[in-house]
Amino acid sequence: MIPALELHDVAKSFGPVRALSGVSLTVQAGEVHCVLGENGAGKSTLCNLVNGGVSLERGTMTLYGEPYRPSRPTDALAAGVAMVHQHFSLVPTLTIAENLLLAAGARLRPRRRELHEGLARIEETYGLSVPLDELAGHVPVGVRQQAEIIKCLLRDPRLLLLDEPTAVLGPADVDALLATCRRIAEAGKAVVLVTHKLGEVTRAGDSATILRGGTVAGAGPLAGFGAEDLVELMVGRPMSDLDPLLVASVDESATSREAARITAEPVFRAQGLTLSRADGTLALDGVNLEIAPGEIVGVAGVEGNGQSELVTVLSGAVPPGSGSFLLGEHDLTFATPRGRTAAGLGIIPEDRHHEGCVPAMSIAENLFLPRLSEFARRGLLDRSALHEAAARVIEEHGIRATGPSARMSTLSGGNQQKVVVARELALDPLVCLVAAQPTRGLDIGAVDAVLGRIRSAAQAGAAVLVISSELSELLALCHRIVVAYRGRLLGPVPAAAPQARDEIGRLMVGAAA
Ligand SMILES: Nc1ncnc2c1ncn2[C@@H]1O[C@H](COP(=O)(O)OP(=O)(O)OP(=O)(O)O)[C@@H](O)[C@H]1O
Repeated sequence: MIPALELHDVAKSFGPVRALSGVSLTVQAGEVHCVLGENGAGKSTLCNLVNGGVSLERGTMTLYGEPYRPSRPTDALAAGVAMVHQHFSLVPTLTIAENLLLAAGARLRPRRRELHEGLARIEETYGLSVPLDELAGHVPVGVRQQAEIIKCLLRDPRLLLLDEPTAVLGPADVDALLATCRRIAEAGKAVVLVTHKLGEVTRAGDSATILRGGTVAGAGPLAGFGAEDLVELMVGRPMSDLDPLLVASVDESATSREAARITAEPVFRAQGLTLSRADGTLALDGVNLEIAPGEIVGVAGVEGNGQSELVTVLSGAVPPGSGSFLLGEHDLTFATPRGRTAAGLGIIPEDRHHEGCVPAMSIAENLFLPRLSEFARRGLLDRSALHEAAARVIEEHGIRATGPSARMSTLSGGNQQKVVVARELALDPLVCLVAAQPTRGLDIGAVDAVLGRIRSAAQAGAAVLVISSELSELLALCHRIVVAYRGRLLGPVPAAAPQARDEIGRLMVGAAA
């Protein structure tokens, strides 16, 4: 059978960075081919090469047996290749229908009727449908993701590339997405799926290529690999080196551990926080939460139940409608970001691109953003001291970059996340850490390191609040877990309780509300 896609001895560098070198890969029509690898291994670069987003430096590509060398994404589309990017590309102020029409391109300009016909075909074949008249910025993240996929399917591609599509999704949306991938493959198309999550790989994939440091560490049908093999090929060390609780979460089994005794007085106090949405409904409906020094509290819940809004209020991005937020003696309810940092509040925001970093600035500047004044000498920035300090953090956190002066925008997604995590954990004193989706987009080795660092921060006395859609991770990390449901926090459930997973599942659907 002629493969849908073949790469032979492909290489790509960005200046001094060798992103891919000597990479060969084969994807068959009718299969879901997973591309795995640690942060910075070259997965996005590989997708961008196939999609025409970056140009080939060496090697060859063939598409259904024909030589293939797209210079831009429109060439790829014309050849039948479409890509769902790591970051959403829908215009939030347009309706989904308008977004789909816009994406259909000037050449096709389908009228609404044609759009509806295309959508009817997609619904029939793949079971996918979206609310056309809703604004893209107002629909849940899972629906936005579906719209991105539909946008691609409307072009009827032969090969669909999905770059970490599940990173932003909750468990139910992940299941739906994986089922969609399967249906697309069953319809005879080839699917390339980039993901960090081994559970997803084994559930959805037929075959895989594992990249490490820009080269192929392993490839073949997934039936030939166990979870241990994949982890070792990805991170270059045995799975037994990783945190056993994390390993348990890879297997998606329940975890249990000693209940911690936290007896100190709470230092984090959220009292009666409310926040209204634009349509007048309550995103936060009287949130009360206390966290003691050394305690890790998790917030679980189906996305859209107020978790994101809670972080925006705690970070000071939006003031609450009522209620208060205290950190020790400091009333931070209306404090400035600088005031929050000075009080010892570290925030890892959910959206690292818009809130977590400044892409046009260097890694060094991003790492020390809240503390750049510490590097001022006679009114000027002492760059060599800044870069020396940054080089130490880069080394310690395993950030893959050419050096402290590299721009944030040139880092892979996972390495950008590592910079944000490193910066917030380095606050001194760190009285409280609020971490929203702290491991999103990280490879399993980096997840292991971040969970370890959050635990150490708590052991050193920080109160920690972790908001995550990864329940296994919360169970592995937290002492108590509360569940966000319609703007309130239900529970708490002790993470070490034998039935914790079931109890949290019940609260997620509002069973005890
Ligand atoms: N435009 C660019 N300029 C400079 N370096 C780049 C650019 N794009 C990617 N790189 C570098 O190429 C390497 C591979 O990056 P890539 O984004 O392909 O990794 P990845 O496997 O997708 O990582 P992640 O899992 O973190 O998303 C990284 O070292 C990255 O810093």
